[in-house]
Amino acid sequence: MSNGEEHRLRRKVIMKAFNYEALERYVPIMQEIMRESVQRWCGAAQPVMVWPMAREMAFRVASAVLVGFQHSDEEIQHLTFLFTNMVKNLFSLPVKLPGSGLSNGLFYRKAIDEWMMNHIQRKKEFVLQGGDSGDVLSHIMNTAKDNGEKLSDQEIQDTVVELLFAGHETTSSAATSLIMHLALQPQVVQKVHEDLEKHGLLQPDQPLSLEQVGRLTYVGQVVKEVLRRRPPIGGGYRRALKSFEIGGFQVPEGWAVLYSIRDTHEASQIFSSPELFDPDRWTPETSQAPLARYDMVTFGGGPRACVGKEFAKLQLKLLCVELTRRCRWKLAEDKLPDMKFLPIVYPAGGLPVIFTPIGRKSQPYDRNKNDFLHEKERTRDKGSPVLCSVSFEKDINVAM
Ligand code: HEM
Repeated sequence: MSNGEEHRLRRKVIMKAFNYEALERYVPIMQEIMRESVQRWCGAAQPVMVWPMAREMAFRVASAVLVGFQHSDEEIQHLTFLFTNMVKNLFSLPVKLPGSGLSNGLFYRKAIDEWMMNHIQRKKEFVLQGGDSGDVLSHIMNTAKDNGEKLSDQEIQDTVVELLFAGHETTSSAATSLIMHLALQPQVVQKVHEDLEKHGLLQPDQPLSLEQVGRLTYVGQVVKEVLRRRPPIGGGYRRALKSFEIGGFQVPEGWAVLYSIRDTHEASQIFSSPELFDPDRWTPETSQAPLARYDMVTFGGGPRACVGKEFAKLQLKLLCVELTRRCRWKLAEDKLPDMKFLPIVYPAGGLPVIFTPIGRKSQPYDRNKNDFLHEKERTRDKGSPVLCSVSFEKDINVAM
């Protein structure tokens, strides 16, 4: 992780790659990937395991927009697999023994690095010849070139892996939560439908622009509520630069402090009945007291706040539109999913969901068959270590 001036400069370059004009360019790429995914889910004869499928979709979006990858299904699945296993081993005891969580995590990180270095070399040649493929990586390389900066291959690689990592797991967690909450509340889907109808955007293959997406007020409220109710990341660390008092407790200078995003939202006086999923709490008319700077901290805050938040919100809005105008969906199981919270929020059972294209009747489904459409693990390397990470996860059943 970079610090000080280096961090500030790197952040400035990355943020430019997510400004309005850049996002506008990314919309058709994102829309196309989502359209393909949603069509696949709708066409499936069996329930779809949403969590792994959303992860694969978010990885496709992230890799296309961030690094300009256009790869085969197999390659994307393989990379998703490497990232998933690196993340799985993130919270491991610091014991570097064969088969330990740390060793597994490092194994997958090394595989990602090797793969990425290869891609960066090819991209570098392209950029040196004046090429610009419009993705975030070529933006970073071109900015460095124009400013006469020498970003080492290692720095570029670290930035790209950080973006891919920070960008796709978080967004797929929120995408899964969006699908889950909307499955549980068809009246919300109905209102999304009305929002699309009002703006003439109900046709499934109609291309969208950033401006049109921005006008979808209710869709915006739904996404905001998903991010409030199910913040993908639980919290973050800070170091106290000087002593301070909070809630009657003294925190001495130099202490590491963990701020909790979920608790901030749940304990906030601002949100009435915070446990309820209610997009109407965000209408301009009914909005509760205006938010203070740190009432909603899904994307953190301060100089290390998320740089990809507009990109993430745009993805979630596009997904909400693509889903609503193509299909209806319901949970395949009767019970509410158990949620896990580490290293990120996700449904323990993967969230099997039955998708049905609009206009077609939902197929009967045998719950005992256990036959789901999900990300195949067939790309796993023969040489991969056995997974036996230590995890601090706890099954918690939550109120929807
Ligand atoms: C729903 C999706 C997302 C959520 C909930 C989320 C949340 C967060 C949070 C909580 C932080 C830490 C902020 C802090 O320490 O105060 C963060 C940092 C970061 N996020 Fe995101 N993020 C999301 C999507 C993305 C995307 C799509 C990208 C990039 C493509 C991204 C890139 C980053 C980076 C690079 C940082 C580190 C920023 C820094 O240290 O300056 N995130 N994010």
